[in-house]
Amino acid sequence: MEKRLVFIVNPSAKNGVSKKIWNKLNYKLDNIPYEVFYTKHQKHAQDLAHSIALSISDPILMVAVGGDGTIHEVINGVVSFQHVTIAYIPAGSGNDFAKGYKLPIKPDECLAHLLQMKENEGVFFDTGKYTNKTGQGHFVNSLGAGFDASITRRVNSSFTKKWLNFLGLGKLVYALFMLIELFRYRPTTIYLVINGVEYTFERAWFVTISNQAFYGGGMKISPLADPGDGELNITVVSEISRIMILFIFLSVFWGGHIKFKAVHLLKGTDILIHSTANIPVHADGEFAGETPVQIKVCPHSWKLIKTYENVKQLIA
Ligand SMILES: Nc1ncnc2c1ncn2[C@@H]1O[C@H](COP(=O)(O)OP(=O)(O)OP(=O)(O)O)[C@@H](O)[C@H]1O
Repeated sequence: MEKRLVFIVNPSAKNGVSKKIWNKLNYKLDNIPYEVFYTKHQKHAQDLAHSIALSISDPILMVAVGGDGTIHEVINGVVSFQHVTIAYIPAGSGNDFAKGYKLPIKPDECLAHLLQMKENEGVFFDTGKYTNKTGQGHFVNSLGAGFDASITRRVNSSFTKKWLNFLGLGKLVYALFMLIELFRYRPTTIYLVINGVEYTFERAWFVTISNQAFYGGGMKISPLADPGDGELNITVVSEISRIMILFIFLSVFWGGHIKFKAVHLLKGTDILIHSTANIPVHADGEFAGETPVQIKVCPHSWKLIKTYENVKQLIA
């Protein structure tokens, strides 16, 4: 049976650029049957995705159009629905999901790719499931606690992101807020319990739990993370001066930070993060409350459209 083609469009992503991208693309769907839903507020993409998955029992290709927040919400809505395959048209300021899952970035190429691969069987990937006082949810890119979540909280609640997006400089927003937070943030002791073993990190800046390599608009925080390996990759940065944090963040763009002594790399499937003072948490760049937070991997819990890379691997 042919898959139903459903688009979930966040018209507000990247200050409305997403809507413009969608308006250009839908002309190219002239003779192709599809349905489209527009998000109206936060978490709407998740509710829409969930109710579509419940109401349509035929196989669905569900395409998120927006930024990392939009794809995060859509996947949260359909985790464990075996008849839904996800595709994505990146139209946000960061687009870490597209990079991490090796999807095309340009809207025209994305559309051509998803139409070409529509009827192929998708590929299963993991999520990380987090639970804290605020609630629970899944992340597909990464979850962070501490300095990076503090940056995320400021970025998402500020008008600067809107202005920089307006000027076409949206990618700079994290760098700018990182500089501001660098002088404000106070490192804490972070405790991690990974698969039952406790680790203590004094004067820790942040811990990131990665499902795939990229975060924060193209930073390769966890170069070895593989979203289909059934494990989560952990990066902790501790006992380092404010100036050295800057060098670490510069080197994150090519993954060079892993050579620093202050950067600790671990792996696990079941992780508890707690700290002396409660610190902010983000999930895929969306604010997600504070520590303590429990994280468990959900292996192969959602399906992504086959990429050209998968096809190359099959041929090789
Ligand atoms: N109609 C809407 N109006 C305002 N906000 C919305 C609307 N629909 C969805 N949202 C919210 O917009 C937020 C930002 O979306 P998204 O992350 O996709 O775009 P972005 O911030 O431009 O991109 P990126 O995360 O890649 O930087 C999400 O938290 C989402 O819940």
